[in-house]
Formats: sequence, structure tokens, C-alpha cells
Amino acid sequence: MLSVERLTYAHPGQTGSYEFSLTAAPGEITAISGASGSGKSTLLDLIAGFLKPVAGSLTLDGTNLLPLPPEQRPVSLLLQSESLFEHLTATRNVALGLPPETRKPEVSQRVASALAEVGLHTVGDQTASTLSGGQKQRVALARTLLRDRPILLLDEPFSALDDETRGTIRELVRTLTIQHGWHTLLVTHHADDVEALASRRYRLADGRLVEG
Ligand SMILES: Nc1ncnc2c1ncn2[C@@H]1O[C@H](COP(=O)(O)OP(=O)(O)OP(=O)(O)O)[C@@H](O)[C@H]1O
Repeated sequence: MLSVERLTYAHPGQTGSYEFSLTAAPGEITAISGASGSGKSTLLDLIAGFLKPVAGSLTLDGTNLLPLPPEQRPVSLLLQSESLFEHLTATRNVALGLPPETRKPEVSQRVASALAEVGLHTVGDQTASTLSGGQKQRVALARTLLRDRPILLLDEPFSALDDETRGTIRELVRTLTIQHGWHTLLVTHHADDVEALASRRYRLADGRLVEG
């Protein structure tokens, strides 16, 4: 279980402060909605370790995550604009999810299997710049698979996609979350994303999360 308890933060120069509390279960998608500027990205940044809270706790199955720097947190992040290197092939982009010391045969085998799992076994040699928006999100998900971190943070990951692609990528996120037992937090403005995916819902307003 991912547990955020009274995690408190104030941006420098801002008057109000945030106090976040939520729980997220493995194999489930927890949706977080709220008006623009309500603090959704701030919450994800605290969980990912990019911001330091002044009080509160953040634990995964009882382990305190707060002392860990971002690169050691059990967290993957997927954003709206896919964070791919456009000039590299899909295969190379996915391989970046593996530690640099991984041996070559293992890299090839694991990347091929991750690309197959997201339904992209045919585009491994194409550069990212030649892929569609949906294919790029699949490549980013394949990289996430290789990292296989138990917390997946999604910040408006479907926004740039057309309706049909959106549906298939949504399904893929749901399937991967269940299969890998990820604690997936989905930040979205779209009620239909929440409806389609969320097991648990929170709304962020006035610096607090309210369930339901
Ligand atoms: N580094 C910063 N320094 C000062 N204020 C910041 C900083 N980052 C964000 N803020 C402010 O904190 C508030 C919350 O920002 P945040 O990006 O978390 O909101 P959001 O809900 O993710 O918004 P959106 O839906 O538009 O992405 C905003 O008023 C923003 O201007």
C-alpha cells in the first residue's frame, strides 16, 4: 500500500500550503483531479522526490520513502508529452530504462520483450521522430516496464492522443497496472479517464485531497 499522510509543502513565495493525504493500493489506479493550479503536479513532485516536504510521511508497504533521492525512489513517471529522445530508435529509447551495466544480450532480450508487451514489436528500429503519439506513449510505457518500479505516476498521459488511441493506451495502462501490481496515480482533467480507470478517486481543492 502507498500511503501519503499529511505531507505538507508550501511553494516559496506562496501564502497557502498543501497538506496531502491519500492511500493507493497495488494493482489499482487512483485518480487525482482538480482545477488547474490546484497542486496536482506538486503532489507528484513530492512523491517523486523532486520537492522536499516540511512535514508528514510517505511510505510504501511501511518503508519510509522520504530519505531517498529521486533516482532511488520506487517510482516511474509518465507525462503528457512523451519524454523520448526523438533521434534515437524505439529500441534505444526503451533500453534507457535499464541500468548502464546491463549486458548487451540481456538488453536486447528485455527490450524486445517490453516492446512486445506494449504491442510494438514491429517498430523497434524506427526513430522516435517517426512514431505516432500513441506509439510514443507505448514506447514510454515499455521503458517504464523495464524499470518495473511499484509506483507509477501519470500526469495527463492521454491528453495529446486522439479518442481511439486514447482508449487503447488507457486499456494498456490498466492491464499493466493489474499485471505488475503497480500503485498507479493518475492526474487528469478528464472525467471519462476517471470513469474508465479509477478504483479510487480524490479531488484536490484548497490544498487538500478529498476522497470520492
Ligand atoms: N516552483 C514553484 N514556485 C512557486 N510556485 C509554484 C512552483 N511550482 C508551482 N507553483 C504554483 O503552485 C500552484 C500549484 O501548481 P501545480 O503545478 O502543482 O498545479 P496543477 O494542479 O498541477 O496545475 P495544472 O493542472 O495547470 O498542471 C500554482 O499556483 C503554481 O503557480
